[in-house]
Amino acid sequence: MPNTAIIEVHDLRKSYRGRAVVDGVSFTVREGEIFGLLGPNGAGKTTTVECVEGLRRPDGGRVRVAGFDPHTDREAITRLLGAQLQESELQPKITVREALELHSLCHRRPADWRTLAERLGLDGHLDQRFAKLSGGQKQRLFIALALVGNPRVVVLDELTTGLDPRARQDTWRLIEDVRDSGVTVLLVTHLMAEAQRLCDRIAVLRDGRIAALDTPSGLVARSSANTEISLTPSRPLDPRELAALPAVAAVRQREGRLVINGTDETVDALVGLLARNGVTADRLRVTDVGLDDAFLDLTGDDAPAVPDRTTATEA
Ligand SMILES: Nc1ncnc2c1ncn2[C@@H]1O[C@H](COP(=O)(O)OP(=O)(O)OP(=O)(O)O)[C@@H](O)[C@H]1O
Repeated sequence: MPNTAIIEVHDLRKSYRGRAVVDGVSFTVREGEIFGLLGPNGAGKTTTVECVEGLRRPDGGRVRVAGFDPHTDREAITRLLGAQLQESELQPKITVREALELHSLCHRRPADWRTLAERLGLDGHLDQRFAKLSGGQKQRLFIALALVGNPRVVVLDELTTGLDPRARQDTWRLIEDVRDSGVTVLLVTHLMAEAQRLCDRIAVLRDGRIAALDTPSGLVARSSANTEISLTPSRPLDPRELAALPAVAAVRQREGRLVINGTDETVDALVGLLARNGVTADRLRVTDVGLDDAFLDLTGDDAPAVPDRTTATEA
């Protein structure tokens, strides 16, 4: 993957009625990657991408897309950047063909919309009206419309919300194809599985700030409890001794089953504790937690703000 920055966001700030909803956000998206913005409702994800798209004027900070200011260099941004907006709608009676034709007329060097329709599996639906399309077909159309201007960057906001698992999987494959064709993807998502599957790197937003920026596996690894140990001990263990294990984050006991969240260090110490007490462990399982747990850990009330570990150039 080339290491060239295509989107640069530095100290971005935006307030609504005196309330800071984006509060000093900085990140860089490299050309050719899928970069995710992940965060709870109201964290400032959409506001951030709208500033990148030039749809909102930042109160402070600097945003550049391939060196252009999205707010002032409108012509360049229209050429460079395609966007699928959250909760997009089209005229109910417009057909797929009409929508693609119309949007391609808005661009100076459009992609061949017929090829695009074929690539996105819409060629069998060209005469279908927008209102009659399924959720998955609508999303494919929005992706096609975002790509019809031959952009170098595409912004996808809550792309698969409301889709069934099958349509979601299909859409994910499409996004990977888009990335493989050389287009950089900035993806806003709530879905951990989506972020984990698609994103090369993820910025976790919380209260308008970046709580963490890393690869999906890096986020999981930096979570304070990235390992879950579950077992049925041959006899109960002292809860105080369990709570005192190194790097332990949580201990739960239910119906004789013990579940401990911690790290590899916790596993080693637990093995020692069992041996010292002459306790055997039935059905012992040690599993890596996923991004879900890491996300909760990073966006929870006690979560510290952590700088980006994937590049030394970002603030
Ligand atoms: N035009 C606006 N006027 C006033 N407040 C706004 C406006 N747009 C967004 N907000 C507020 O700014 C905050 C951040 O909103 P934003 O849509 O950026 O968050 P988000 O992370 O994308 O949330 P969601 O996941 O729910 O879409 C929210 O509290 C929202 O209510």
